[in-house]
Amino acid sequence: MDSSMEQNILVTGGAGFIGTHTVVQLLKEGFKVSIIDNLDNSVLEAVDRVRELVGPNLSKKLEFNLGDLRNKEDIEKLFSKQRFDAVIHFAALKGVGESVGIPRRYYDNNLVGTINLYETMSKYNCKMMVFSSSATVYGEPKKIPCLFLEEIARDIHRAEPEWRIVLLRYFNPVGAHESGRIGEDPKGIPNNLMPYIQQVAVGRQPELNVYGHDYPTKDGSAVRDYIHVMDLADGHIAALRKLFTDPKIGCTAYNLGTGRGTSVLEMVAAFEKASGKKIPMKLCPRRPGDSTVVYASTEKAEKELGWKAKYGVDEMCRDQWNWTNNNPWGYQKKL
Ligand SMILES: NC(=O)c1ccc[n+]([C@@H]2O[C@H](COP(=O)([O-])OP(=O)(O)OC[C@H]3O[C@@H](n4cnc5c(N)ncnc54)[C@H](O)[C@@H]3O)[C@@H](O)[C@H]2O)c1
Ligand SMILES: O=c1ccn([C@@H]2O[C@H](COP(=O)(O)OP(=O)(O)O[C@H]3O[C@H](CO)[C@H](O)[C@H](O)[C@H]3O)[C@@H](O)[C@H]2O)c(=O)[nH]1
Repeated sequence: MDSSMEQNILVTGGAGFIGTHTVVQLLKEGFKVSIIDNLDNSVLEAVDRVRELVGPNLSKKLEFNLGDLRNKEDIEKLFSKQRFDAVIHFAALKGVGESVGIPRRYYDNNLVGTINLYETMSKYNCKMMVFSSSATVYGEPKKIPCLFLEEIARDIHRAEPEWRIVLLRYFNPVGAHESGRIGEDPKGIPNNLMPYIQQVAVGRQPELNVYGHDYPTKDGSAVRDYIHVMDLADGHIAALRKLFTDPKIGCTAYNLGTGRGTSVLEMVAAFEKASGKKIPMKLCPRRPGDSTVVYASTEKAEKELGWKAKYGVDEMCRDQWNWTNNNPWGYQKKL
């Protein structure tokens, strides 16, 4: 397509939910991609489906490496055999609950893994990084770990100003690739709203617990900024292009959201419309630590990355349902 033809991107955590969707878009845009993933929260089948989606030719530009960022040698092995132009770093344990309940495991994985990655990148003079951050940086103090990782990125850039780092603060990623071949497949009982709704829709969970119906919002349920995972994937391409073209980018954060708020009850209604399924609900007390209303200010990403979300809640629910309907058990054949 253009100069991206030559560019080689390392995607950590590329077998995961956001990773697989981003890898599809990267390959379609002409990038070469290497994934490193320890399959802690994903399966190889997801990568096979990425290959199937992009076809045999583009698949030749995709390499999967089983490896763990906690083992520096696993990263070293990759960098010693090829040059990477940039890294997109998704590999992390993402459960907020886990970061509070089992902090040592969470820090070991996310902090040690990230530091190993920076060190190896530095050693091989690859100093461009797109980092997955979260809108939780705007939230509760107990969710601070990802803010900590943002601070590390800033410190690294301060110490070595030649680094170019884009911190992408995701709002609530949902939906799936329009093909219905890849999507979110959490292990165990889902914590997040949409994966939970999808499991209710196919009978894997009996009903949805709606956490909070007395918030000061129009229907009493909490409001979030849901963003289609394909829009999110395209946000990473925009961020990469920014890294490659703007020597003054430094270490900069952008919000990836739509700028629109949707309540839990509105989301359920949109999903019911898209799927034709009734989602039984139970109104429950608020979930500790949840904010009332969270939505993104999107101007900076629009202006500086030239990126704007294309999809609304209807498309998110359509694609979420298409994925679920075709894969009621996710990537598993049966349970
Ligand atoms: N999905 C969300 O709601 C959300 C919101 C904000 C931020 N994020 C961040 O975005 C990133 C990707 O999220 P996701 O939803 O795709 O999660 P995911 O769990 O589906 O993907 C993460 C991938 O990283 C891999 N991984 C974890 N630790 C690893 C390690 N030490 N070495 C190698 N691979 C490892 C997992 O096996 C998995 O495939 C994460 O950093 C997450 O914190 C996600
Ligand atoms: O079974 C459920 C699950 C969720 N909710 C509600 O649905 C809304 C969205 O909840 P999610 O768990 O899907 O998402 P959060 O907004 O809590 O958090 C998510 O988005 C954040 C960014 O805003 C972070 O990225 C975080 O990691 C990610 O889990 C909340 O009001 C929550 O109380 C329910 O009512 N029932």
